[in-house]
Amino acid sequence: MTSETELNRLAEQLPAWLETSRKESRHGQPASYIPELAHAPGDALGIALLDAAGREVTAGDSRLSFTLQSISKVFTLLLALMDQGEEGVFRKVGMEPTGDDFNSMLKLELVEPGIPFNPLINAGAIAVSSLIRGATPAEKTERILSFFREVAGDPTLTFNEAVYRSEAATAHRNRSLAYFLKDNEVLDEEVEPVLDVYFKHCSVEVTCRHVARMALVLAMNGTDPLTGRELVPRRYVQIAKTFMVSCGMYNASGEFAIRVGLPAKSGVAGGILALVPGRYGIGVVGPALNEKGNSIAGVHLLQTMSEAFDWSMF
Ligand SMILES: NC(=O)CC[C@H](N)C(=O)O
Repeated sequence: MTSETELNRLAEQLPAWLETSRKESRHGQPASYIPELAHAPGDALGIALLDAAGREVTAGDSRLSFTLQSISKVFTLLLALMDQGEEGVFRKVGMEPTGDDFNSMLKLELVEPGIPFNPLINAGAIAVSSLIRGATPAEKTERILSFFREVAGDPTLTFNEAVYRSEAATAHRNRSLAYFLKDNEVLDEEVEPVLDVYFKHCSVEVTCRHVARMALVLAMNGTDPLTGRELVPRRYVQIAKTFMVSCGMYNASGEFAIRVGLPAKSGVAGGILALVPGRYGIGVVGPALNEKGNSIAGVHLLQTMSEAFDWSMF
């Protein structure tokens, strides 16, 4: 099936599929450990899908704003790889899934050396934030923002001040993780400035149309097909996509690989970035989360689409 035929079918079916998936929202709820996230509409569900020719299909609450949260970790990883190379990054974070919650500190003490298992759990992403080049935290944040803007194709992208403040004021667990990392000599810099960079990139505000564009760049191995510019070397995108398959949906990544079979990354604001390699970038938002911290309706919708069009990579 050509992309055009597939997209036409998708545009026809998506509204009905989305309404069926939306019903799943009642079995979950928005995250509340970052107080500002609890205000999100629990029954919202939106999706945008973009192909390499710039054709877009959207449905549901595709204009709802939300913060990237953990989705941002994929892009800070890419920037850190571009800044430090593979060796520089993998001195500070590992390559393996944990099987624990995304904010767990269990393995940091249990396993030697005490580096985070991978860059997509909180401890790993905090370590990655410290690897971004920049003389000051403000400079690091500015470089991250300009990279995100480039990949999302929107020079106005910025962070949501209220969500940033809310997380910064309540991030006791992330603070403990970061101090642990400092003690393990994973962080060379002071803890609070590194955390500030981390909270800010988690708070970047988007819609699922931005996320679809960011995903499309990954689907096309680092080149933005809409501008023809190579934004990230192919090798680094390969690394990021591999982490998305093994760790992108936290400790539900195995189940997601079986049920959906696409590289994806979720965030606690209810976003999911997913991609069909070589073909589509997809952004989904559904703030009600399941017990693993993934959008409950968003996962349901991606599964419906992947089954209908046989998208699984495996
Ligand atoms: N899973 C997530 O999206 C976590 C990101 C969030 N900013 C946190 O550190 O808790």
